[in-house]
Amino acid sequence: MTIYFYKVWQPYGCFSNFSLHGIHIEGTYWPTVEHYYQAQKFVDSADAAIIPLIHAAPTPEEAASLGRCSTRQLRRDWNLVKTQIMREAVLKKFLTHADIREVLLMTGDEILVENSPTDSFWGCGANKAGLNHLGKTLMSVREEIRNLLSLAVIYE
Ligand SMILES: Nc1nc(O)c(N)c(N[C@@H]2O[C@H](COP(=O)(O)O)[C@@H](O)[C@H]2O)n1
Repeated sequence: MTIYFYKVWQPYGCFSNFSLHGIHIEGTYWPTVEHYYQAQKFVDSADAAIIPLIHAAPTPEEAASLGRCSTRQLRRDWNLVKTQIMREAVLKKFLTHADIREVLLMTGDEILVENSPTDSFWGCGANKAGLNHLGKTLMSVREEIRNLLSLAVIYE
């Protein structure tokens, strides 16, 4: 059975990057994965001054809106690094928060799909045929956490 998720108030909403699960990365606390992800778009770019504003955005929706402003200049390597940046943040989220880690592990080997009608890169898009990179990231993180847990049992 494929598990679809999207908005935080819907089933499996904790898989959304907008869920209120903070992460510490390189000494900085970010209120959501979305805040971190949107800010990373501008690292070392001419518009890096937007980063503290994204960091301080009161909601992930506002962080996304700041990061999606089409007149700002993204870092040059963004398309090359964005999936790795997302994976690092999503892994940190599920290593940090035990309650949602259990939800992720309980999905077993089910396919996870971000059911975004507007995003066919991170989600499946309106026609359900999109790349689903967020779902793939979550499945890869799920596998990594399983491996980490099995190693912990071996070395206990
Ligand atoms: N608009 C919107 N609302 C939500 O609740 C979402 N979960 C998403 N998807 C997330 O948007 C991010 C991609 O943003 P960019 O298009 O690269 O600016 C990514 O975190 C998706 O999972 N969108």
